[in-house]
Amino acid sequence: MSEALLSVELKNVSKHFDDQMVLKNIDMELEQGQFYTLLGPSGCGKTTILRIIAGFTKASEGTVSIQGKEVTDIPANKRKVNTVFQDYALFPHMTVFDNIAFGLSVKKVDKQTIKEKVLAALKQVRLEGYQDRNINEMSGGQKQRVAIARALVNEPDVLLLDEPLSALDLKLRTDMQYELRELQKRLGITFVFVTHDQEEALAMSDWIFVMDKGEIVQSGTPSDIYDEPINRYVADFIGESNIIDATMIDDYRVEFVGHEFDCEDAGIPKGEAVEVVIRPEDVRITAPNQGQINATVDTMLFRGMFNEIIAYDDDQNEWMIHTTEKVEIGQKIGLQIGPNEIHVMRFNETEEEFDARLEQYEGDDDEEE
Ligand SMILES: Nc1ncnc2c1ncn2[C@@H]1O[C@H](COP(=O)(O)OP(=O)(O)OP(=O)(O)O)[C@@H](O)[C@H]1O
Repeated sequence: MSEALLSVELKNVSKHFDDQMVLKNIDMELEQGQFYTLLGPSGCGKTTILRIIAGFTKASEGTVSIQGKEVTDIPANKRKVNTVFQDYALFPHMTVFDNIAFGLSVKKVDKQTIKEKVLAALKQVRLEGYQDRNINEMSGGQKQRVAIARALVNEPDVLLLDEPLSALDLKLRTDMQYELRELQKRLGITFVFVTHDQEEALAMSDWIFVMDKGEIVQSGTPSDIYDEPINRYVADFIGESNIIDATMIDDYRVEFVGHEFDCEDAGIPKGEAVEVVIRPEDVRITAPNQGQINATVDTMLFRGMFNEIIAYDDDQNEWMIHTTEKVEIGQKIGLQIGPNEIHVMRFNETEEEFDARLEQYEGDDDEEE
């Protein structure tokens, strides 16, 4: 594999505002042309990372490099990075053309070049012919695309997007998710996208950084993070899950709710208290006594694609199950969980320790670097 230049690299970046530490030792290596997402709850530091990459905020410690060149002390307007903001920050009294042309006009680019670049940017976001419209005449989704065109017209190496879909209604938001993903692949620009919506992150990203209180807790492909969350925080944040106290019996053997189960986790000391995460769609319903656990159906909600069932086992542990099967309230059922549906999480395992253990015991089935 060739050693490609990193698009963005943050080394040991920390940030404090007065005595409040908002980012702690952030290391990120972003490859060219990938779709990256910073995911985490409000206030965890996502926007601050974007602002540090863009050059609007200076890191208290650490370095930032873009396309292999350190830019820690280079001002924002000298970086080949553009940002699409949550509220788009468009000028409402100006036309679409003037909005997109604004940055180039300030840089005193000649009129003909501006025209060519603006029309090309409009084409990239599929808004050909809209240049003379007033911004006020554009729909939410169209404004969104104008904001993206305004960023693209500068031909950035990296596009930063700070919750760009949050102002849109659900249907439009889903459409724009497809559109943004397709645009990113077509242009081959590195995207760094910020959201607190885990479904959006899973659907759009090549790689996700899950953040909590100014730190990266876990990073990986959407399926890595969904299937193998490092801890309860990530498991809970990324989708619905059953999280249960358990004890490691041996390699590939774990005990919970009074039963022993085969699992795919190893390298954890025998007898260690752990937690297991089991996704609701991974619990199979059987006839009573045909599964590993017996339970009674408490509630059932129709969710369109599946039914969401809450059942209680004989020890009153709660189970969430997503299934296409229909059951009755009060019905006795069995629950069957396969070894590869059980994911063991240790308390206080660092991401390095976690990755090393997965590699050693489960084989690394990720794509080669
Ligand atoms: N200029 C500033 N001065 C002081 N504190 C700040 C400043 N900017 C951000 N913070 C604080 O830094 C922390 C991280 O903020 P940041 O905006 O990066 O979080 P976020 O994850 O993007 O949140 P949200 O999703 O709500 O935008 C917050 O506690 C915030 O109050």
